[in-house]
Amino acid sequence: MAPQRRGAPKAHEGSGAAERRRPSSMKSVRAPREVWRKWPRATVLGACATLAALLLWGSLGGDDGVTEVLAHRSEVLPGRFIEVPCSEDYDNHRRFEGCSPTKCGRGVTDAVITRDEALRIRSIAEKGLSLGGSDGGASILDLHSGALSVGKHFVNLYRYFGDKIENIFSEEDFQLYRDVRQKVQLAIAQAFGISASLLYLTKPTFFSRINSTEARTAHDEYWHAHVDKVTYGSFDYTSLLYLSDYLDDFGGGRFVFMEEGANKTVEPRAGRVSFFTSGSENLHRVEKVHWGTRYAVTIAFSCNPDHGIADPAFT
Ligand SMILES: O=C(O)CCC(=O)C(=O)O
Ligand SMILES: [Fe+2]
Repeated sequence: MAPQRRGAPKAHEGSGAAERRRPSSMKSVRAPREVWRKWPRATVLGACATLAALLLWGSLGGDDGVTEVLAHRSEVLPGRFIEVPCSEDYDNHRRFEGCSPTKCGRGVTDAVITRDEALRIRSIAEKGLSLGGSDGGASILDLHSGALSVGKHFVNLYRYFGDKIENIFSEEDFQLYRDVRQKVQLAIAQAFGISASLLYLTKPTFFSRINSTEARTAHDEYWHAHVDKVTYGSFDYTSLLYLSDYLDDFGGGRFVFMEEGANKTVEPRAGRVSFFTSGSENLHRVEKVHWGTRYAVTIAFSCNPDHGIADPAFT
């Protein structure tokens, strides 16, 4: 299901992280009727009905009709991969032999990045984001371009701090970031049967910090369904490294692959890597965060070397 787009938020300087576009008609996904039939009529009355509604609300996340969990927060997944037919999105772009998706799908693994690495990466995000932050619920930090949410806008950290940036981030921070990127790249290449050397890190690759503060600008509206290849153009393979734990650190905020009949959710946990081909076979959204703070990194890869970006480094 391809999203229809309208009123794209303006991209912020130096990064397309806020280039998500809003679908004009998002199909509302409801709980299957069978769920309702299971409840005897009597329970629809009085206190039992209230309890049933609360239970249903809780099990569905209270947001939409999610029906299946692809990766539960409490399981430690060595790796789970689901193949799905590729959409035609890739046909509208130049193809790169041995890299452009011919096998499409989505995978989740808790075995590529350790919890400790995730928490150390998160402290880099916390450090950077503490220098700014959106007035609304969604802030980004892009260590490649330097883009950082501040108020209703973005600043370029590197321009703003100049050489003093070395007092904020260390060489170890950047080294860890590079190592993590490399491991994720290898995991993607392996899952899709391609050579990691044909994958190029692309923009926007960025940290996100989401809380329940009301959105102030379109940049804060992270919850709309979208297709990364449509939204970001250069993406062929998207990955997300989660840096905090669903239901321990925040509520809501699950990742949802949107499908006819049965959406599939990924419940974030620190160190969990979710990756997928970026075309409309993987239409997705993030549920609104209801409480707490959710940290993640979106790490994107392109098959087109012209769209490649360098790792962050002190110049
Ligand atoms: O943070 C997430 O789980 C998903 C973010 C996303 O969809 C994106 O950056 O395009
Ligand atoms: Fe996305």
